[in-house]
Amino acid sequence: MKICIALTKGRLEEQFLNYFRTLSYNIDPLVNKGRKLSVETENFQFIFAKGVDVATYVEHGIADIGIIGEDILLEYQPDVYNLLPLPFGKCRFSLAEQEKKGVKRKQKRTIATKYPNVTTDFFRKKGESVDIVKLEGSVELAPLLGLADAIVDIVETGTTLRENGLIVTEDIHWISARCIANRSSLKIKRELITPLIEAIFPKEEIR
Ligand SMILES: Nc1ncnc2c1ncn2[C@@H]1O[C@H](COP(=O)(O)OP(=O)(O)OP(=O)(O)O)[C@@H](O)[C@H]1O
Ligand SMILES: O=P(O)(O)OC[C@H]1O[C@H](OP(=O)(O)OP(=O)(O)O)[C@H](O)[C@@H]1O
Repeated sequence: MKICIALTKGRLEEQFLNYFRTLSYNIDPLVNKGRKLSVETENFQFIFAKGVDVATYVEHGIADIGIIGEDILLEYQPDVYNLLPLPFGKCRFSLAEQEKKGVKRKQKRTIATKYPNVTTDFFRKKGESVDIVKLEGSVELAPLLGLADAIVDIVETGTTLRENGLIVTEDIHWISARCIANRSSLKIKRELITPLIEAIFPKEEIR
């Protein structure tokens, strides 16, 4: 029996594999995997999917473990066991807009975002009523082209905001990559999963 680990394709996959390699796991079969979406190593089966689908595979028990951005957990709230934060994928959810000094704010603003649930929750807590426009990417374009008054998006270095004339007006939530686990796998495959989790998270950090 192997543990199935679902990795978020792209940034997090690369960062996780670099981290995993430092834990002395052999990941050679993954190095030249080409377009394969499922690859087996000596101890694990790795599958590669988009973040929200990683959550779905773990929730349904197809994958035992998932590596996913906390942004996806906050937005979709999947029914999974949320383990500790990982030391990569660090960024934040921020509210950003064009710097317009002296311009009176509209009574009801339109906010563009990939994360409508996080955005709704944020503005509800602030007591501000807004309209939300859902986009799938390049969210920073929306204020420039007049689709929205502001955006809620991920900010890491701030380069994308800066190069598109936007500034952060409020930070909403700090984010890092997270390791998630299927609730039943943690019980059924405990003997296999425990050493993996102990390797990923230094012992003193396990709660
Ligand atoms: N600029 C960033 N810096 C650090 N982490 C980021 C950044 N953008 C996204 N992330 C984190 O990495 C995860 C994966 O992001 P990535 O852009 O690789 O995939 P995605 O958001 O699904 O985009 P795409 O639709 O292009 O595949 C996100 O869920 C988030 O946690
Ligand atoms: O602060 P920075 O370091 O510039 O990073 C932030 C950017 O990175 C992410 O976009 P991504 O590259 O995933 O592209 P996307 O807009 O298509 O989601 C995010 O949505 C921001 O646009």
